[in-house]
Amino acid sequence: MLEVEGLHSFYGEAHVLNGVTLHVAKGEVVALLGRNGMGKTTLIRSVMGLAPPRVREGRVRWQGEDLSGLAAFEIARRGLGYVPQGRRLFPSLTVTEHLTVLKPASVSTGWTVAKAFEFFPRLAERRQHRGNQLSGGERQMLAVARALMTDPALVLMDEPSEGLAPVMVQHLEGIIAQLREAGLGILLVEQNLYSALAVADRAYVLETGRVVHEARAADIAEDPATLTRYLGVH
Ligand SMILES: Nc1ncnc2c1ncn2[C@@H]1O[C@H](COP(=O)(O)OP(=O)(O)OP(=O)(O)O)[C@@H](O)[C@H]1O
Repeated sequence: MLEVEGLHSFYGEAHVLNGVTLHVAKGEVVALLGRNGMGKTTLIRSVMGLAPPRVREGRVRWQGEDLSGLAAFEIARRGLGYVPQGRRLFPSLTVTEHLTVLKPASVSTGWTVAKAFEFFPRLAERRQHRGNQLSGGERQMLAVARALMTDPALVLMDEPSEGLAPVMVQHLEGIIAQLREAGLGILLVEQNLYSALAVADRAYVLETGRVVHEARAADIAEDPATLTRYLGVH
């Protein structure tokens, strides 16, 4: 469904992605692992058509179509959702407003506000609260709910568990599992290795802008040598 082929991305002259090739199949949860600064966020932004960085070589194909040169909103319209690192919510908008900005309440197909509230009951309780009145976990749920409002077939999530209490991380894992059951594909960037491996089908390890390892998530979890070598986990 998503195919990234030999992608090279730059910030100015800094060559950050060095020919990344990976794919995500329909309905698959794929984790993108790697230490700080290895290029995970850069890859997600490159796929979503967000600048910076600048893609100078390689291709992103989505459902057979080459996305090169498309603006971010055109890419989003084709069914790619994005949960940015740090949530990026509007402090003064309410929960409901965050959702209706992307899809008017009158639309009754796909992910509606009502369906989002059914899926995230906590957000329903907080519907009139503003972005700056929500807890970290509620903010993350809202960032995920907002990404769903465009009815994506694949959601790219950049470190969704960052800054969350362990109980919220578990809750998030449950949400990802439910989305997968609903048929959504997910490309998940995670610092929280064990959380990523708990929900992913497959994982790639990125090191200095290159994929250096690919495996089924279950195999990586039982492969301490790889964890130590690439991820600095003991
Ligand atoms: N806007 C930018 N301008 C210049 N260099 C950048 C910019 N954003 C990231 N970089 C550099 O690109 C490299 C890859 O960063 P990136 O954020 O993609 O890594 P990451 O694997 O997502 O790490 P992290 O977990 O810290 O976000 C790093 O060396 C970083 O300093």
